[in-house]
Amino acid sequence: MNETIIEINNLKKSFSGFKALRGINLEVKKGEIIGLLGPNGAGKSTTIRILTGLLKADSGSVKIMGEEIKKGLPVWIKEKIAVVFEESNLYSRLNALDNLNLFAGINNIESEKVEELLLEFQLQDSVKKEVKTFSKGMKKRLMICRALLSDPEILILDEATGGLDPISAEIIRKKVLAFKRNLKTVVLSTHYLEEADRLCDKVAFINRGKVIAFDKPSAFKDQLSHKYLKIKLINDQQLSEAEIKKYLTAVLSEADNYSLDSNNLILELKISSNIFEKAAEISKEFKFVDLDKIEANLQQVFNNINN
Ligand SMILES: Nc1ncnc2c1ncn2[C@@H]1O[C@H](COP(=O)(O)OP(=O)(O)OP(=O)(O)O)[C@@H](O)[C@H]1O
Repeated sequence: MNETIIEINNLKKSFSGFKALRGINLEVKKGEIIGLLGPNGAGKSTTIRILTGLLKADSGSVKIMGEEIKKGLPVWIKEKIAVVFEESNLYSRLNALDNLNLFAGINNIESEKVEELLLEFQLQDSVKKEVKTFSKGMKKRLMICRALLSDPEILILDEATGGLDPISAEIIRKKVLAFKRNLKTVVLSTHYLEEADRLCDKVAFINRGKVIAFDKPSAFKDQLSHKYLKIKLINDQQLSEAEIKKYLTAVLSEADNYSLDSNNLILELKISSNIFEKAAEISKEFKFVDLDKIEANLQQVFNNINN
């Protein structure tokens, strides 16, 4: 599991003077699922395009399976990498089966493999339908089937579940996990933090062309979980929402949060030197119910990093 399969060092890329990548570093081990997270325009797709040989970097290096990539991917590496971009690469006037058979025929892949994949991605009832009649989720499932036909070692997915129906997204997520179980490697970009949390061994937060943090989702969450305290209170004096807001705005700092549901008030206080004074102050006004260390999710981690 410790073998490095992808190594990206100080990758830089500009478009007409605009610095899209400002020194991306990333190390991916065999058998890992790595998530690239970041806001729109962060540089995730550009990184993927360089990694898959579609775009040339201005400087920096990419090594795949030990080989430094210079001009495009060498054939032996192309055979081991499959990539699925956001845009469809299917023939819309052909049916699903013909789309896969065409690719299988060119690459000497047995037709059993086609049938197997269509079944695994739950497309078996739509094989004779023209792809142009497919939903976005069905198209994406078929694109991944096509990518997996060649039995790659590395699967690269650029926003594979973005905007898909929940059933298609779930089929894809389960297949990604199954792919990893065969000791294969996945690099995926996503906007869904919950998805990254569930699938990825490590996530790279990318912002403005740089990896600003790279670690296991649990490590990020552990860091945060010590930083917040969740306090449950009851609005027993029946203060109005406006009064509560006015009161809390005066007491809480910008990093704190609160929510009010009927008369239940939940505070999330960033742990700082005056947290207990703050909590005691608030408890004068509201009835104290419970105190908990907050369960951070990746969304909070992301907000925290971006702040
Ligand atoms: N061919 C291009 N020409 C000019 N600018 C480009 C080109 N490709 C990407 N960019 C710019 O580079 C930056 C990074 O784009 P990129 O597509 O890598 O971001 P991203 O993180 O994948 O965003 P998203 O989540 O929206 O897909 C953006 O500002 C984008 O407009």
